[in-house]
Amino acid sequence: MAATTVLNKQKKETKQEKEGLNLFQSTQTIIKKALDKLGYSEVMYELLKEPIRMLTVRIPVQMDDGKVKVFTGYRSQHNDAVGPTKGGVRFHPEVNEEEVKALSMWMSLKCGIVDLPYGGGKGGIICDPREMSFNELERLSRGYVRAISQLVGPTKDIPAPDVFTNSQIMAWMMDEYSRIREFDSPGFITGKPLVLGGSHGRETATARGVTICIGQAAKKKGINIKGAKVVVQGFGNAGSFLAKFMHDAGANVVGISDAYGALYDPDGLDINYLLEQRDSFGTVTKQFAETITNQELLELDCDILVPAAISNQITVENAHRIKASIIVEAANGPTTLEATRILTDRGILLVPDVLASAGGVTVSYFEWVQNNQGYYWTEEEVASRLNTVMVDSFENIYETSQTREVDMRLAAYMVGIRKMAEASHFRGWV
Ligand SMILES: NC(=O)C1=CN([C@@H]2O[C@H](COP(=O)(O)OP(=O)(O)OC[C@H]3O[C@@H](n4cnc5c(N)ncnc54)[C@H](O)[C@@H]3O)[C@@H](O)[C@H]2O)C=CC1
Ligand SMILES: O=C(O)CCC(=O)C(=O)O
Repeated sequence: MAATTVLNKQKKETKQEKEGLNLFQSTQTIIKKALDKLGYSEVMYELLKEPIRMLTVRIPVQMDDGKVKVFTGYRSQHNDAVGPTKGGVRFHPEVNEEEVKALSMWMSLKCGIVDLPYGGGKGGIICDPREMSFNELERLSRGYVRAISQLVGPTKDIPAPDVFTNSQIMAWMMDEYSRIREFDSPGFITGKPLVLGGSHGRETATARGVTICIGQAAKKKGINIKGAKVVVQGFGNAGSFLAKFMHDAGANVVGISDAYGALYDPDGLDINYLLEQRDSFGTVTKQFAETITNQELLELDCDILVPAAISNQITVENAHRIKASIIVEAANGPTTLEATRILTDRGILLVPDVLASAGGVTVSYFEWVQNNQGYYWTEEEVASRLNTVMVDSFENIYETSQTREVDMRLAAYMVGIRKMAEASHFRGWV
């Protein structure tokens, strides 16, 4: 490598570290702060700063043209002191080991915040499902399960949907696992179709949880949801249902986006029409001539901003220009640490990802409980239980942030890490 290239790489890394763009390192930084605030020793941090297990797999898949393509996949298990690990599987071209590790650590925090009997796990495959056929996706999904089957299971590690994965992919994965084990195993995975043991309300759960957090945050800020201007980045599972719920609650959804651009109308977008137009990957803007960029979207004039797409979207570059009074993170890791500090100093109420997006895993837990007992709940039962969990979790973290005089993210990490640290201690690990 030429000397200038090395120098440029070093400069880039230094900037990344400074800005906290490296998700894994910035997660470690906050975990350390949270454990220090809670009075835990250095050795507890040594245990919790990395996943306990990280599996990398190579998955050969026969493509439709007859050629074999080999994909790389990961499954990370952060900590299983509380119970089996739990978390989604992401299919995305930018999946990488560090990101999957960070995502599994966030799952631990989410499970701690909403008090589930799980630790955190996460998986991912480097691929672009938008460019693959239905049959290729099925072979890839089944190949991934064969590759990780020794490490996962209903009482070990329970996968679920995440970016660019859905209930059909969960169904293939469940079927493959059941074939390997030679018995029906609905509790192996959540986010399944209803007929295969899925739960009412799982598809909309992440958006419902975010909506509940928006309601609580709006009360704290004295903002009326009716007529409030809302901007949502991402129009997939989390973003599209959220836009719909906000629209139905009387809010004015003025901006939405997908991976290809954003739509803006100061008078409010026709969300029901956009929902009909979006494809299964949450793409809708390609059909419109007049679009703005994702970066412009984030800086629009609004009361409530919801990043619901990918990580590192709000950084030092744009944090000063954000106009919203409330930011609720539906996506995992959309705001860097430095940007969190800027936004908090500016008096913006930021509801962190590990709290705001925990509705998804909460209803996944409900699904797993229903699979284990073989008795299924109504949509109303699921919604009511989710509401109680999310309201209590929000209030707990808000209260912690006020009494301990820390920002909402650090408060959420303190609440989220405590149970895992205690369980690790009682097991005699540290
Ligand atoms: N689905 C779930 O239950 C949960 C999802 N999340 C998080 O919410 C976020 C969105 O996930 P889903 O809605 O499930 O995914 P999805 O795959 O259904 O939708 C993703 C959306 O993000 C957009 N997108 C992709 N790349 C982008 C880019 N570079 N710039 C702007 N937009 C881009 C896509 O076009 C699509 O509209 C992710 O961060 C995910 O980890 C968090 C908790 C649970
Ligand atoms: O539903 C689940 O188990 C996990 C959802 C997930 O991956 C997430 O919250 O990031």
